Amino acid sequence: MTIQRAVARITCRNAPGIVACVARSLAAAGFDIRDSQQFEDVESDRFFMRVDFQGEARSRDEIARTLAECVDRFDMTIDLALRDRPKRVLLLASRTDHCLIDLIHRWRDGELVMEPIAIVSNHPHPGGSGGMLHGLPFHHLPVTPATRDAQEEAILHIAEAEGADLVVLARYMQILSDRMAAALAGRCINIHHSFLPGFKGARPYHQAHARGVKMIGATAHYVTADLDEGPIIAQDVTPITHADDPAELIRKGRDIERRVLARALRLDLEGRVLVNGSRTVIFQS
Ligand SMILES: Nc1nc2c(c(=O)[nH]1)N[C@@H](CN(C=O)c1ccc(C(=O)N[C@@H](CCC(=O)O)C(=O)O)cc1)CN2
Repeated sequence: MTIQRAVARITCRNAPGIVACVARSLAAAGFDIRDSQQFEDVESDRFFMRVDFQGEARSRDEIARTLAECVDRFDMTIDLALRDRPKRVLLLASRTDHCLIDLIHRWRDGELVMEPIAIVSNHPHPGGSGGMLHGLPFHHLPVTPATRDAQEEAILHIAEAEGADLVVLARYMQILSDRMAAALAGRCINIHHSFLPGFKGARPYHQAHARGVKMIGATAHYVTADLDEGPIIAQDVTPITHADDPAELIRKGRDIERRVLARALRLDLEGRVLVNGSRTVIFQS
């Protein structure tokens, strides 16, 4: 008998009996709940739940039907992810590639369970000849203000053709149009090199240096049309001193960017992030 493992992310209006309904339905279908976490947001009267469960292999639709009664009763929104179907991820980067390379290393090491499908950059990358980079298909798509729409169309075409579940902006330094942000809504993660909401936009380390702050940080968030305003998934900081010039802040910042983006991506890939309006609910491991 083949065991299948799945994760259900559930959101609905808060009401008594939601957890009992889900647990009863899964148990009745012979599923074993490995982990379950839930949160009630009193402010929005919304309920959020992540259930990790396993049982005899069945089709995705069969598993979905198991929870149909709860879906109808509580008007749930459910996202069902099967463990043996990792997310297909499109990686975007610009000139600096420390975050890109870090994600690929963590994937090769098995830390990030995903299926990277291609790398896109608006800059040529050393080693990116012959259409491959780091062993993945590589697309060099330069862009100017005049060619942005066509370039974005090319990126969306790759995403759709390759069946991308997620797009990661691994220091991709182009502002996505409203149309592009809408097309990738809820499935595009960006790493911003500051502790948001401080120092939005370009050159945040220079902004931080000019302000004389004593901590710098990085923020991973889902991308929305509004620059650096999307729901935050992960953040981290590190202390700095008066002696750190912008170049030193850029150097110290790289490590934070790498670990924050990797953490945010792992949380998303494991179905541990639920969007709650302009915020997120994170069910940690
Ligand atoms: N619609 C959005 N697009 C992007 C977001 C976002 O939150 N919403 N995040 C950025 C990444 N980013 C900061 O994290 C960022 C990228 C680019 C710029 C910027 O000013 N770019 C200039 C061009 C710079 C260049 O060519 O090097 C521009 O686009 O005119 C600021 C912040 C990714 N996109």
